Amino acid sequence: MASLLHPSVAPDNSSKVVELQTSHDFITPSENSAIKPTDRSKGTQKEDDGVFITWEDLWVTVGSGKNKKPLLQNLTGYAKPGQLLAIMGPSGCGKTTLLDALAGRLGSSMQQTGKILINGRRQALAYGTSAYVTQDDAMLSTLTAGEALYYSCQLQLPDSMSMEEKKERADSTLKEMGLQDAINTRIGGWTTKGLSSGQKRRLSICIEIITRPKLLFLDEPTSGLDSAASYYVMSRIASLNIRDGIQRTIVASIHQPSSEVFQLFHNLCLLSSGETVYFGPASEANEFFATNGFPCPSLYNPSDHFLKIINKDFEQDPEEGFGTRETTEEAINILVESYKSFEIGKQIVKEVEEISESDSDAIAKKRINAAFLTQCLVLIRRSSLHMYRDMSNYWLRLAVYVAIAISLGTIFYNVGSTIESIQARGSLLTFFVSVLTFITLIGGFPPFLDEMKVFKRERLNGHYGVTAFLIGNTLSAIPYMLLISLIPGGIVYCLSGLHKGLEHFMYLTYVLFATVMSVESLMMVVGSFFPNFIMGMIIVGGIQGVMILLGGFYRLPDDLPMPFWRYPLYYVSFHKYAFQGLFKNEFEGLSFATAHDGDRKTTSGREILTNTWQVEMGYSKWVDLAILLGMIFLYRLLFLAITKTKENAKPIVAGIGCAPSKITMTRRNEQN
Ligand SMILES: Nc1ncnc2c1ncn2[C@@H]1O[C@H](COP(=O)(O)OP(=O)(O)OP(=O)(O)O)[C@@H](O)[C@H]1O
Repeated sequence: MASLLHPSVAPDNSSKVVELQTSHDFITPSENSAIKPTDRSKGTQKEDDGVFITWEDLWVTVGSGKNKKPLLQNLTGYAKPGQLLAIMGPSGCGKTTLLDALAGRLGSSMQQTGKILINGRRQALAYGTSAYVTQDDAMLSTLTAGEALYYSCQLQLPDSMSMEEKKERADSTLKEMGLQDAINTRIGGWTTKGLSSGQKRRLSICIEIITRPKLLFLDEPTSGLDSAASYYVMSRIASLNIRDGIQRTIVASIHQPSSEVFQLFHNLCLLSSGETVYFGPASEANEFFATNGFPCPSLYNPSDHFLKIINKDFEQDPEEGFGTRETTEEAINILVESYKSFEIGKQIVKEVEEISESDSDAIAKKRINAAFLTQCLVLIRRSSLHMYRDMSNYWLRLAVYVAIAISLGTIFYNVGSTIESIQARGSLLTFFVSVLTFITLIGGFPPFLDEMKVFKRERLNGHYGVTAFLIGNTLSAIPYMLLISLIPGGIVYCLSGLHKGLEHFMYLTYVLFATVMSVESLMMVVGSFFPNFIMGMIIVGGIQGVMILLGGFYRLPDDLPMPFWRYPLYYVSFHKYAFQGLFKNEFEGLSFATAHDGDRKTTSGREILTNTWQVEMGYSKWVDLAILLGMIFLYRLLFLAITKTKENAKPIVAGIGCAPSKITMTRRNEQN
């Protein structure tokens, strides 16, 4: 087959483009296409060959019954080491869906059938076997570009590499992506402006290519970039293909490549409404369109031409048209049908079958990251720095807590030890705890969700484990939690004249600390199910409201209706232990002046605890505190278990979904 390249896309090495003779001869325009399919005869594939990924009869659908909608239809293709596969098509055609399916990251609302094989085997990708630069650049907004990449290097690169080597790798990668001038610029977020969207995009790419992954997916790596920057970014990505003598497999979706960028692609997958319009060597696409009656006008960017022909969201202007008779719909049908019967289409199927049938033992291995302890330490440092710089999290909360503490301290100023002070002390303590827990939710949930987005991205790309994240998050938060408990606690304690003594003050601080920490831990559990701001707030807010109600102050324990509210919910509420611990801390050891039949007499704090507040006196206040701390531990353990279970269940569910589609099975039966 002759190579009919448009002059504007003819690569410098176009003379190397030879005729396509066998199923193995998919020639690429770049020197990077060092891999020869003939090297890969059946069963001889070695680990060093890199990662071959094939997909066959791939369908992705959403909905069910009458509302079932196909997003990808009967796709077949492959990506090979040493090659860059570009996925192109109009907006909404299914590029991200295809990347997600290949990377094993389809959402739970989508059903997938067909066969996706890694080196000829079914294998769950994710968590370090591949890297994926997604469209959303979730990063910690307070870090600078340099810090984000240095921390990422320390997390992802093995301990055997020295710090100098890691820094060198980070600096050179930043330079490659043209970010050397932005090294000290903060990433920025919704509160502060920082890197531009194009710079964020490039930083995301840096973070994923820093480990030189063998399989790299990129979803629109050039969005937000000007044409020159797009070219440089794509050429650096393409150059990864065979850097350091290792062949890498790169799959990228891209919207509008310039002619220069287009030349970098070895293979092209052109989609329209989830169907393959063309899959094959990028250099042959022009000929395919021309053969079917859609030649690219001279001096026209071929990728623009392809997209214009297959975009059916906007009807063609009649006078522009294709110069012929077809509507866009008809044009797509012609191309889709022609592709299936075209020689390239058949050869792709053959090629895929050959790769799939190889009985290789080479699985895509997880890369070696930094050791667990290093990861924990790096995450603690990174998270502490982020919390220190993020005004909207602990500092804003501290300011609000102080304002509330001053209000409470002045309203309950010097409560004294009369009979009235019994109610006043109870109200003061329970209100203080309740309001702190609610502000922790309102102030802490949005920053927590931002951190979860970063965690999710980094976790899926295998930067570190869930346990390391949990340890990093917990230990870095403790000093801030202590601070926001100590200062407001001190203000209330001094102004209101609560039970005197260092032990009593410290106990108040510990309980405040344990309560806000419990709320944060509860947020983690709920956030792992509902990573959505509104839903998470409503659910955690609702749970807290019920817990406060069951705490034993607004309704005394003996008055709680049996059995549901009293057992088990009363014992599940962490406010119960906070209220009871604080009451014991406050009333035990004090006595209050009460009047009885005109006589002045005193009532001991212990009597008040038993008779007025119905506190369980069988154990000390330290047990209440220990139960609160245990609850924090339990919630965090629950977060760990949920996240790990979800991670382990996903490949199993995907594996069930990935059963050969009916179409495949029918075809196989026919062949048999
Ligand atoms: N959960 C869903 N329910 C229904 N339709 C969906 C769902 N998710 C995606 N889609 C549809 O699937 C199609 C493919 O979406 P996808 O994000 O893969 O497109 P894309 O080619 O990457 O688009 P873009 O270039 O604009 O990013 C779109 O038409 C989209 O509306």
